Amino acid sequence: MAQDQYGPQPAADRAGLASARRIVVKVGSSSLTSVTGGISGEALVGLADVLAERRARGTEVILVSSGAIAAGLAPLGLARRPAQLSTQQAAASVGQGLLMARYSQAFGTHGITVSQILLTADDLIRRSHYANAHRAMERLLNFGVVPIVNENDTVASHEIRFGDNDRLAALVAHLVKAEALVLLSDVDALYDGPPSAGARRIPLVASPLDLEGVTIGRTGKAGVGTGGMVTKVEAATIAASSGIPALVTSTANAAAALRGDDVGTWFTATGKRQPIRLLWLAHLARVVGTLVLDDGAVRAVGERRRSLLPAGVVDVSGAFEAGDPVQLVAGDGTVVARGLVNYSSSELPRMLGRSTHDLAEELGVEYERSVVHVNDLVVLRQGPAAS
Ligand SMILES: Nc1ncnc2c1ncn2[C@@H]1O[C@H](COP(=O)(O)OP(=O)(O)O)[C@@H](O)[C@H]1O
Ligand SMILES: N[C@@H](CCC(=O)OP(=O)(O)O)C(=O)O
Repeated sequence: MAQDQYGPQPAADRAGLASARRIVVKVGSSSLTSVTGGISGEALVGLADVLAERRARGTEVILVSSGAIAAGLAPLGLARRPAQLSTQQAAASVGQGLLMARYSQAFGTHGITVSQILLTADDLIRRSHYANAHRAMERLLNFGVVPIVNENDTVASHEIRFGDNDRLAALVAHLVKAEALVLLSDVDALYDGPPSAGARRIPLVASPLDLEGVTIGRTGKAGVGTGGMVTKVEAATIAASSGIPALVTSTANAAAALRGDDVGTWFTATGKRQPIRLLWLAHLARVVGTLVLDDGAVRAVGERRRSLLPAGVVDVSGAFEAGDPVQLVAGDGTVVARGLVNYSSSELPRMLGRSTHDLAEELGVEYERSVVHVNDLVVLRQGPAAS
């Protein structure tokens, strides 16, 4: 269904999920697979039935599905999820095909065609790749197809890997301007501590303050999941901070969730849409260097939202190239911002404390640019610097 002239509106609350016209649904390995049994046909068909029914009623559905690595273990004679990247890649390469075959069949019984989209972080962060992925996705949705997305595990190296599909799903929701993101797992909601007797469901997260005092753990069952609740909360927060509300619940609750019932944990949209590059920089990028700022530069960057100039930098550490993500810290070590740096770590030291005018005269006009341009900066809530 085409978006109307006003574009998609984020769902205001859970009930809005019932009428949302474009949603991204992410399902985790723990719901679909087990280490020993591979793909659970029952769980996969159950989910496909719910999503196909919704698609048939006109909602555009994009499914982000994990499970490739887990599905590939048994065929390769592996008894557990391997730690080695190349073995994970091999398992994903085998398992992804098996997973897609099952989805094709399950959606096919409802007359719905599915497609496979394998993405790396680069495909969503680089402008030209992003536009390309966006075009392909829109075309598929026009055709009434349910695109099924996974990380391209077979080619993703440690450096460019998301490693969890929760955060990938948040960026996909941004890519397609979804009205909501639904994260399905083996646990029915976020609890105020690792789920056990006595832990209480958190029905609503309206701001990051609602997460204070909540113990959020890694994966519960030894086995197939990767990020646990940590990456789900991160993903929901990334989506919400960019204007897309998110619901965290179990795969068993998928039908109830899409009806708008009071299940799971709802993350209210807290911010406005922003460039995906800045979302990545704020939440996902691994910083490879640190620039220490003097007090004037801290105020200019943190409060007055200016570009960072060489005159305000007092120290540099780390090894980086121009274009890499770095953190900007105050003299006391608190992180002020993250940004994409315009110079390499070999160029910067001789520029510190100098005016751009002097640098241009001495070294040439290419040295007149800022160290980090304001458009490549995200100011953060202050916290301790990453080591
Ligand atoms: N505060 C919490 N609330 C809910 N679940 C939690 C919490 N802390 C840790 N978990 C664990 O996170 C697990 C879900 O993560 P994971 O296994 O990675 O799922 P998936 O494979 O579906 O992505 C749950 O099984 C649960 O035990
Ligand atoms: N891309 C990997 C899944 C990684 C992942 O995020 O797993 P999960 O925590 O189960 O959602 C795979 O298909 O096996």
